[in-house]
Amino acid sequence: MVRRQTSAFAELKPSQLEATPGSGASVLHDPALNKSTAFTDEERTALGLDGLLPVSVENIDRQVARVLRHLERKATDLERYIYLIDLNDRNQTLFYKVVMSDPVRFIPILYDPTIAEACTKFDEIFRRTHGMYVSLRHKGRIREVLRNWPVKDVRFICVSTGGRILGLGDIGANGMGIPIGKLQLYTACASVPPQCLLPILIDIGTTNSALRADPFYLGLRQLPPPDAELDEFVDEFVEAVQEVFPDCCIHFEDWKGTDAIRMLARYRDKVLCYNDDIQGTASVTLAGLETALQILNGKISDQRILFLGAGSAGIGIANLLVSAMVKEGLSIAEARKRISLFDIHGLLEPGRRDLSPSQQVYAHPAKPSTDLVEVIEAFRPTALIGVSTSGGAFDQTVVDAMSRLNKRPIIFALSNPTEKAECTAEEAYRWSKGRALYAAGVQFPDVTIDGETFHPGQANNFYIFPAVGLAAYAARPTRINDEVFIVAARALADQVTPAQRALGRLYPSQADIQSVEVSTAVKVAEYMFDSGLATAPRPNDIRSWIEGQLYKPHY
Ligand SMILES: NC(=O)C1=CN([C@@H]2O[C@H](COP(=O)(O)OP(=O)(O)OC[C@H]3O[C@@H](n4cnc5c(N)ncnc54)[C@H](O)[C@@H]3O)[C@@H](O)[C@H]2O)C=CC1
Ligand SMILES: CC(=O)C(=O)O
Ligand SMILES: [Mg+2]
Repeated sequence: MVRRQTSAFAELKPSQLEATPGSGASVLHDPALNKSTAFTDEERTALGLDGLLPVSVENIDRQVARVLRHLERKATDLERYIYLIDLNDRNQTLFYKVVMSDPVRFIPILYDPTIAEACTKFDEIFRRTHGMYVSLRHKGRIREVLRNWPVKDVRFICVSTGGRILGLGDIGANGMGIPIGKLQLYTACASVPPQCLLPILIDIGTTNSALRADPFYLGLRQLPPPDAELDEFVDEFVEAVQEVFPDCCIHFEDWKGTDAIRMLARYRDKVLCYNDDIQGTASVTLAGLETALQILNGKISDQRILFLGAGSAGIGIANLLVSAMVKEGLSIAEARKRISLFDIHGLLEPGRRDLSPSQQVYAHPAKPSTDLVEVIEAFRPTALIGVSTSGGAFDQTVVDAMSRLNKRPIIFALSNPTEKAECTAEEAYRWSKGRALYAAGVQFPDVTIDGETFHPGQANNFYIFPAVGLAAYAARPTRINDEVFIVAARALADQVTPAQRALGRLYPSQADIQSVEVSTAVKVAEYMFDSGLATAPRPNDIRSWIEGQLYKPHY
């Protein structure tokens, strides 16, 4: 075996290893160490690799070119996804070099929307295990289980139960694709070092009876436990994380909506954690609204905002918008009156008996209605935000109603993946006669109508969570509060240039995603220092200090 000179194996470079006879193959099979054909002649001799590789010594650019050629020959994005995950298992540096070389091309393959198909077929395309599965069977010994992870300095865990994956509903253990993909974006978009990232699927069973009956399904074949039992289990998980990985931030992702809201309320003041669907989504939505309002010369506190969907994303966005309006001088009560929500059972109003406390505060006196157009006409929203999982719910009557009421209606169709979007970019622009300021959870292509081209935005939390992750990686805050997400939203909106706004673009270019996320992280880290959340010593120059900590995909 190749001798490890330190316990932090994942952080080693090949030059720090000592070879013993016959040991080179283990380096080639370790994705964190493998350089494959890029091992130099000296390294090959030193590591016992002579004869194990073809004679050519290649640089990483030649390796990237070969990967791109392989990818071109794949017929579908799912095949490209499988290939890239496999590449990550062989050579992590090359994987990140490829995906970071062209984020516009690779984000939709590693993440939304391809990841939706990858999750749906997770059990079928399963090859090699990634991250950890903490199941109900581990109750009472979660600490011991977490200690099986080979890296000790874990800084971020992205954890899901699979209870609400994108707009796909409960897909149980198949949801593991999401923690894996989200953490890959920490690195691909914000250069957070990959070795400190740990995806976890908490396997509590699934309500999805088709999956429970599927012979390939890999998770527990049982119904999830009652809330009290789940909470006890998650308490044990969170305590175990504090003990085994004391510097770790827990990123909650894609839990069933009610679980998501309950868990965030339970842990936000006790441990370093955040919920991306609640807080990250709210931040990217606020950023898009702020850009739209710069285009319209408006203020957030003057808007009336209607949501289709009142789950974890809807309530999370509503709450952050209230905070933003309060900053502009409204009282909390005044701000809440500017927001209304409509869910699967219709308008949220005081007569509803099924509302949670977090929904009740938005149940304003109004005529009960299950007709979205009727509610639009009564509430007269300036912005309509879809977080309903209901593809096509913004039909022409809805967009017409918004367009009758507003010179430039703001329409965000945030549900994922593509087929769950409440309306497509093409529909929004065509039905509004090119007047809509539109964004969606996925990136729709530009739309040309009568010779005029429109540029839809992608209001997806990946503009936010990698930046918050990078700021937390560097500044080591004790907590992540809502203000972090307001600061991140403002930093993101500020990076949309006047020229981009003139074209109706609501977000910065994804081609620049790495520098955009670093700039957002700088602002967030500054806030963490200013507010006393940070525990790292404050550097003189926060930007160059953060830039010095970025992961770089080279050998
Ligand atoms: N673009 C982005 O960055 C993000 C998008 N999302 C998307 O938002 C959607 C919702 O996510 P969560 O709020 O976490 O889910 P959730 O399950 O907590 O809430 C869904 C809400 O939609 C409502 N709903 C369902 N069907 C409806 C219908 N036909 N008409 C009206 N309302 C309906 C439900 O009553 C519930 O209030 C998902 O599709 C998810 O992909 C979520 C987070 C981030
Ligand atoms: C983007 C995301 O987090 C979601 O759709 O759940
Ligand atoms: Mg999510």
